[in-house]
Amino acid sequence: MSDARPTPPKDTRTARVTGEEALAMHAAGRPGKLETRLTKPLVTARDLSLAYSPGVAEPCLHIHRSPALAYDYTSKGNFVAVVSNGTAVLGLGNLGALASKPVMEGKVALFKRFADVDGMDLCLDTEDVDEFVNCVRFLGPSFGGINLEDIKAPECFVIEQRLRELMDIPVFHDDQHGTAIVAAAGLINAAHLTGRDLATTRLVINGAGAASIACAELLRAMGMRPENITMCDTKGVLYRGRTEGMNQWKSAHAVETKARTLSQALEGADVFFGLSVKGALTQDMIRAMADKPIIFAMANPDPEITPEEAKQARPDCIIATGRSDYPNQVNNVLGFPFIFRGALDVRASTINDAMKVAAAQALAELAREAVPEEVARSGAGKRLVFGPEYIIPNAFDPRLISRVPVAVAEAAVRSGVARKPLVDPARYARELTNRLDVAANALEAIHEQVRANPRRVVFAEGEEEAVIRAAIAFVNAGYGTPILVGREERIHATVAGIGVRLPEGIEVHNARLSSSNSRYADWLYEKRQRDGFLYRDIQRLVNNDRNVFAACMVGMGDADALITGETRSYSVALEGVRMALDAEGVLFGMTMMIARRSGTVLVADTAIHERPDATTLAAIATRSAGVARRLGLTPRVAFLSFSTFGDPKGSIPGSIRDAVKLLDAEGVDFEYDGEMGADVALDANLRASLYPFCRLTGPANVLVMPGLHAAHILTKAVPHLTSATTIGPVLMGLSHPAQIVPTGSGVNQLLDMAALAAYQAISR
Ligand SMILES: NC(=O)C1=CN([C@@H]2O[C@H](COP(=O)(O)OP(=O)(O)OC[C@H]3O[C@@H](n4cnc5c(N)ncnc54)[C@H](OP(=O)(O)O)[C@@H]3O)[C@@H](O)[C@H]2O)C=CC1
Ligand SMILES: CC(=O)C(=O)O
Ligand SMILES: [Mg+2]
Repeated sequence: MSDARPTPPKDTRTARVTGEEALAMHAAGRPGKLETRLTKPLVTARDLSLAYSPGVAEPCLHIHRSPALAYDYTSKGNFVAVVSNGTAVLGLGNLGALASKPVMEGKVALFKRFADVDGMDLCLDTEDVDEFVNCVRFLGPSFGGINLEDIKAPECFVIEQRLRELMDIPVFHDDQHGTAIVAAAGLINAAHLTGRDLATTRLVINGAGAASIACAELLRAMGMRPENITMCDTKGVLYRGRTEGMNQWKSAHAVETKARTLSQALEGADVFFGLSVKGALTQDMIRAMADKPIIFAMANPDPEITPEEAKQARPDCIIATGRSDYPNQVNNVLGFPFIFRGALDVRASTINDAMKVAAAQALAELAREAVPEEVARSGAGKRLVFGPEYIIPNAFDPRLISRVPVAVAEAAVRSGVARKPLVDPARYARELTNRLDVAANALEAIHEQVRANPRRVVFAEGEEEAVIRAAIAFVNAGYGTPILVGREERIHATVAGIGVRLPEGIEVHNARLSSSNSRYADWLYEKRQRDGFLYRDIQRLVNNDRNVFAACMVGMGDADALITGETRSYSVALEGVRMALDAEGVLFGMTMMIARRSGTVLVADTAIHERPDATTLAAIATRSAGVARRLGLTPRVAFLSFSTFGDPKGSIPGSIRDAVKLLDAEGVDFEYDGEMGADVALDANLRASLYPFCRLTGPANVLVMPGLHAAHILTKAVPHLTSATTIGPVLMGLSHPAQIVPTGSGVNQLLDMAALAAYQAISR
């Protein structure tokens, strides 16, 4: 008998977060994930008179006379309530209304992020069906739709049915129908890949609650035979004649079978759907399933079986989970944002079966299409090819926003529940695409690429708490190996002080004691001996200046990229880095501004050139346009100035005009123009009316700054004055990737910049 232990299952997750990180994220800044944003100015007394008394009386009276005008004068048409009583919070059970709030805020955030639907979480502190229904039924005037969430079965069935009868807006229990739609889409594709026909496929569902019953019903409607669907709950199989723990919804799915346990039901089964709890499925159970079994372990936050365990027991399986950190995320996030988007846009009175089936088919078809470049990049070109590891689109797929809502809206029109026509579906699809910020999506794609191609990144200020936390997050996210530069005892003391554990995979290098020092000093001396440095100067720098040491590591190939700046001023950090790393072409900084209203805008140079000359401006424009393209944007470059096309006059516009002429002479393949003010650059209407000759065909998405003065003022003011997120400056143009964060940056900023540095190392 072999005494070899079974090989531990390989961890196939793509990114991990710790509980501590999740808590820190929720507590940071304004607690929670939501705030209210005004869509109209409320600054002057006139604004107040228009928005409030007396002006507000006008829309009130108009709506009173003609209720449909509420869609024109209020937020109703784009506003969804996410309502829960917390009786089935994910797979965590009955946590109550208050503890469900993070999930509900999260659902509102997902509505906004993926489909530009506004929302509000409403956590109702009652388990009484009548109280719940009465609370929600009168909310109709405020909302365009009601998304019910995490309400346990069987109460959820009654609540949804009654609210659908009482309200004239869509009422949709996401855990039922959102889950069923996404799971059905995944199953269509998994069945296709394994050569199965749904009509003869045998499915076992573990769980007989909200999500399970809805899945069974939708799959029956799509052609699965009722007798081929066996459902189990905490008491085992739902067989005909069972009385314990039953209700009318379960009874409708009880089948004639000898199986009494999940294990027995799974013998020879083709498909397993887990909508129950963590760990409910064992390796032995899936060993008894048919060839190429399909396993959707959808319990959240932890699946019924992990993909590692499933693959170990059944290498031939297709496995999906509800989590975003494994391939094949079968989660209703792929459904509810887009389904409501389509329903709201045609003012559907309900979300009916035709709309659900249309959504499932649109999702399934999308995964089978050739994956465009920007989507493939998010899987590093590996996973995102239709197959066992990619049966369902990724939540960040930018095509979702234009495909699923159109399918849903068309189905609403065809089935007669739309109250607004869909005149031009192709145009509607284009409008939908504009709702999404492609560059923000591309950032996620960048992080995915780093996960697929992990890199060694030096964290030069390795003794700092924020840096250590960022390094831990870096390793947990699967971005690669962080190398902390610092004294071991100091690093371990800081780690102990903050009460965390240094995970495996983090290296510590003490610059003073490193065995590489003489190698680095020789190499650096070779580079700098004619720049006024004696060998002993270089030795001292390598030993004492962590930025020089870290840059040598990268320059000599001992690491792929470096991150610094947390404790030293930008110029000091840059000086250390530049000792060892040369510029290749123009060196400059680029800041990404991710703004809700105008989408993502790239701003350059935000780090290096105080007064760039024409050649530098032209070079910055060309490199920035290339970055914009890689982020999925069609570059429109505006050279900014205080002056717009000669008004007022001054000296700076001269170099900008020369830069434009240089680009003209080069015949570059992107749009550019200048000089112009920021308002003219960003407002296409203003440009069209005053400067119709301007060559930009839309709002500028690359702003080339006339000097560091303006660049710093803009990028440092924006995060304080607006809700835009800024990332950067990202250093471009060094021979090897090195990033410098602004002094005192937080963990997330360090982590983002380290990931960008790693990405630069991949794409060099
Ligand atoms: N991936 C996704 O998109 C989604 C996943 N889910 C997940 O599905 C699960 C259920 O959610 P939901 O339907 O809303 O909740 P419900 O409370 O409505 O239903 C839970 C069901 O699970 C059953 N159950 C609990 N423990 C076990 C067990 N050990 N073995 C068998 N059955 C068990 C319960 O059985 P009994 O009836 O006997 O109490 C009940 O039927 C959760 O984990 C949730 O996270 C839900 C929605 C979406
Ligand atoms: C995803 C989800 O809605 C759930 O697990 O409840
Ligand atoms: Mg849910």
